[in-house]
Amino acid sequence: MTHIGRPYDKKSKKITIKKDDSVDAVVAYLQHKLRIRFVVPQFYVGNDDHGIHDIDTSINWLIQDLRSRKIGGIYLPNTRWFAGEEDKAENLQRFVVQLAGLADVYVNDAFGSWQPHASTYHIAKYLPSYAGLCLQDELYHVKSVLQPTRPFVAIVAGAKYDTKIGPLTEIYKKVDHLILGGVIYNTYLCAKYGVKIKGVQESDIELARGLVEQDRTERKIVELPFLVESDTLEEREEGRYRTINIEDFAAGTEYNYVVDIDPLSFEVDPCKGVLSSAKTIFVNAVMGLMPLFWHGTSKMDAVIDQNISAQKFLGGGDTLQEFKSLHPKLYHEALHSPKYYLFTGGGTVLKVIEEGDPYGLEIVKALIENKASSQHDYKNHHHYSNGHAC
Ligand SMILES: Nc1ncnc2c1ncn2[C@@H]1O[C@H](COP(=O)(O)OP(=O)(O)O)[C@@H](O)[C@H]1O
Ligand SMILES: O=C(OP(=O)(O)O)[C@H](O)COP(=O)(O)O
Repeated sequence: MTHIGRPYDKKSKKITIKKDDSVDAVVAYLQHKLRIRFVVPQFYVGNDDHGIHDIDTSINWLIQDLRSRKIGGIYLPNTRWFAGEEDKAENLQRFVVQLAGLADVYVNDAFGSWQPHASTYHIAKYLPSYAGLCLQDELYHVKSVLQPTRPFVAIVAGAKYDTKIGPLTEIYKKVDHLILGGVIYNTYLCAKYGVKIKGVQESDIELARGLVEQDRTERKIVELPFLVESDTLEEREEGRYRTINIEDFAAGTEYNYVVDIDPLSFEVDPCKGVLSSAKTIFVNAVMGLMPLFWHGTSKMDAVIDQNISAQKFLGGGDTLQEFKSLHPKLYHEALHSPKYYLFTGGGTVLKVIEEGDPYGLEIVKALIENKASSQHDYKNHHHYSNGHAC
């Protein structure tokens, strides 16, 4: 099982089920790699915007097929399509007990999924629980980000503003320089310069004000001066996008969508100097709206790579995906280079830097705590189990 995207809207509390967020691509990849057949069960979806309410007993037929080796595995639909995944009350308990009933053992190998939800956290109370090999490796390497050789530069960009802005105030204290991009930078610029950028919400700007205040004296935020403004998010059409300079910002000025950092920003000081003299660089950053506005991200990756002495840590689902697409050769070199480490989760690394301890992540604490009592729990909960292994 896994989650894909963010189909649950925290503000409206609605779940949107769409094909783009299905596990189909993951299942196709696993089938290809493992040469076994997975089946994704179909469950009833109510028309109340609360997604799938229950794992119903139809799954027992599939479990029979698994036991008799007719199929190689069962892959659940996107866990965020279930009403209980991000619930806090009854739906959560219901879903966790149903999940626990499917397996004998729980292995969490999703470093990127740091938020404590039913399938990442609560499940560990019901089954003997373990950290997977990938999770163990990432927890080991994240310690290096906590003890960086200085100067230490963090670059944070992308779209998951709500979960990344919080950790930034703590991260700010730990880095020598912070570079922002994407939606986070747009929001920061609105808060600092009083400009209006299309798509940036007033409530989000409020959250960024703390960071602006924090930076007034220490000046650790390295501002990227040249941005790409576009009239539309739908296409990259000549004449409908342009470069703007933050030096021209005046309070009250309204801009269209800011969709990328102009690559020139990485070729001039202060950014160029900061990146070339850094000894540790952490990157959770897609600088522009993909797939149209990739130029800023591509330039950033290239400039970082030129610093051959720095220890480079890249993390994030989209950050790695774009790194691989934009620089396939470099990506494969980085996988084996002692100068690079690639984390599957970027928000998780930010959370660890904020907490100061990889074992302080709730999903990890759940594994550690429940491992101690797992034998006991296992016996107590074995009657739920009608399945095989996870
Ligand atoms: N200025 C921008 N406006 C809108 N979306 C952006 C902007 N910059 C980056 N993005 C989007 O951010 C997404 C990546 O953000 P996020 O999921 O937070 O990164 P990661 O998965 O690497 O942690 C990309 O899909 C990209 O299209
Ligand atoms: O892609 C992910 O994290 P990332 O954006 O930090 O890389 C994970 O799916 C975590 O996403 P979540 O914060 O919606 O749980």
